Amino acid sequence: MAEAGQTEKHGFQTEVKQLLHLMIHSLYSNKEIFLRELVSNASDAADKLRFKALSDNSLYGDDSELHVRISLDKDARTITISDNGVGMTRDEVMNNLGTIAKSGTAEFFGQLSGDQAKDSQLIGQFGVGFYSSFIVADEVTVRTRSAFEKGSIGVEWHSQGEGEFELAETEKARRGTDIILHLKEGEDEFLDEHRLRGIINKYSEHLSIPVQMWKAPVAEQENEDGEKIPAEPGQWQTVNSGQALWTRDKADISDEEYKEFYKTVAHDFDDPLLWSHNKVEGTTEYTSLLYVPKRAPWDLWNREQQHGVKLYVKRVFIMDDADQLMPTYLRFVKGLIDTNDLPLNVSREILQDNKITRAMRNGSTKKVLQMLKKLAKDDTEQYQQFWDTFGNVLKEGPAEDNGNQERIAELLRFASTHSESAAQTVSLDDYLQRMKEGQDKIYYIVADSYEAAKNNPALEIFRKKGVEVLLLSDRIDEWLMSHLTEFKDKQLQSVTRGDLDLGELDDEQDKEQQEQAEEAFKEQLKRFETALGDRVKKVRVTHRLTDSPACIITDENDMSTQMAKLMEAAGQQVPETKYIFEVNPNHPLVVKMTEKDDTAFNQWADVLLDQATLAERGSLKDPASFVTKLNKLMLDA
Ligand SMILES: Nc1ncnc2c1ncn2[C@@H]1O[C@H](COP(=O)(O)OP(=O)(O)OP(=O)(O)O)[C@@H](O)[C@H]1O
Repeated sequence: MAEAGQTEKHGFQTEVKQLLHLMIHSLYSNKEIFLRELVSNASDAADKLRFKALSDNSLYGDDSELHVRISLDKDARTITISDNGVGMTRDEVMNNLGTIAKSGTAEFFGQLSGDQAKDSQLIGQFGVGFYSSFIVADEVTVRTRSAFEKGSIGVEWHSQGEGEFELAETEKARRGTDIILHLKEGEDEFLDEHRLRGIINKYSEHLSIPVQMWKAPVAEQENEDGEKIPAEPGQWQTVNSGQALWTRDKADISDEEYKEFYKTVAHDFDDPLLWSHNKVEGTTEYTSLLYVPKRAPWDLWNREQQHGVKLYVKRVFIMDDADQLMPTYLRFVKGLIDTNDLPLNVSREILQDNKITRAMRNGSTKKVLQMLKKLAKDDTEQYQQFWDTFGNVLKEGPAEDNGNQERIAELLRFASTHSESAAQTVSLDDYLQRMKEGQDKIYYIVADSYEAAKNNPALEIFRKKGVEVLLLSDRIDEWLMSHLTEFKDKQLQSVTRGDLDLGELDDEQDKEQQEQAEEAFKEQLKRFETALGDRVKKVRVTHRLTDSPACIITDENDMSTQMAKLMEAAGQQVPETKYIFEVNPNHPLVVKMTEKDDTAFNQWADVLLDQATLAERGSLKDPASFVTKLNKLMLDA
């Protein structure tokens, strides 16, 4: 522990060094954002204090007017951003300003390519926060004093952004934080009061806290006519209106204002893709301002990732990351919900299982789904961009949110045999519109890859009859389809599962032919049963194959291949599934093998089963034996 006056040196965590280096180089063209980051940190600190003071008013001391103040010293070339918010203890300074505590940081740095344009995008998604000071400053001093630590006098943190920082105890008269930036050579534009005011106004207009700039005193002057203009004392002038954006009337807010506000709440560099601002009246009254970002945050796949919706009660910030307010499958949504109906001292525990929270969550979820539906209708291209970015998260929806299943399903996009492209552009409504006469099911296949799905032999009959099949190959798809069993009264049916019942797609003649084929092949089926024994659940004549000799199918109630693979990958014990083996009696290979003696027939049957397994599962338990058997057959041929 440092004693007063004593300075300790500490090294930055490696990731901080990397971040600093990258940021300074790749964010330079966007350098004024450091002001947005620091002002929004200061405003957050004030919000946190206001919240804590709800239960302990003494925290304000004699200083209850919360504010952010910015001042300039042209001679010293410094900008100071001060707040009288929560401040930080020594440990908090060590953690917050010396390390990056976000989980998955190492993975994030692993993604960086060294290409500045790409990396600056990624860094934007990561969030640079306080460290962005070093884009314009060659020296940063932070003086802070915690509102909560009795008897503390304050901590001073100082760094030149080059690998280490210094820490010392310091006498700071009041709680809160001062950030003093010493500007680099060439950054004089920020010393221009007028310019600085313009930027700060832009970033703070919609914050509910007053943001003030110091106006230097003006001495008494004389004008040209010899009249005296009285001296003006130095004073703090409020730069923003201090009215929270979301409390204003929708009609009076410009798109620009919505976009700027988004950047501050979401800490994003980019404009949002779309937003929805609603004042809800009725049993539960609240205002929501919800945004869908353009780009995915770097940790989108982490389901524990912080949610982006903040909770306010009576315009007082209560908490970030209020995960009760938005379902997990909409975790990419940013913004806030403000209500008068919850008590100011609401805790996470109270939020859980609370009628008001539930009403706000349901309402906001519907709003988000509605705005996405509208986008899909109005702007296919932008919707596609949304889908390509967040589609896989939305696919978690049908499992998580049964009540909105149909609304979510309308938003899903798939690859399909109709487009013959891996791009996921086909909606279930598109599919319904193209259904053949007599078709009463939506057919799909789930496989490891788009190619494996597209080339699976089980699609042959569908191709022949011109029936569209959705081609699914994302990891989440099996999970999705196990929960999404119906859409607008049409059942969703996997083409590699259960009995193939094409309903009225098969005409009388088809059915008759099938029955005849089955009857004629009865004896041969028995030979297959003997040859394959308990390696298969059942052997039967196929209706789905036209060009392949055989395939394997999962029985209706067994676990599908993809689900079994997912569970295996997650380290779970999966019971071994036996497949139904389907043979195509018309295929030349099958015709030929029926003429063989039992020994040869058995060998052929073995190889056919392995082949079919390979086409469905993508791998074999014992590939070496398969190769041996195949080589033997080739030699015999
Ligand atoms: N003015 C301040 N007063 C009190 N604490 C602060 C202040 N500025 C920063 N902090 C603390 O330091 C932490 C790190 O700040 P930083 O700006 O680097 O990241 P962040 O704001 O948490 O996230 P983001 O990357 O989204 O900006 C904050 O979470 C906060 O706890």
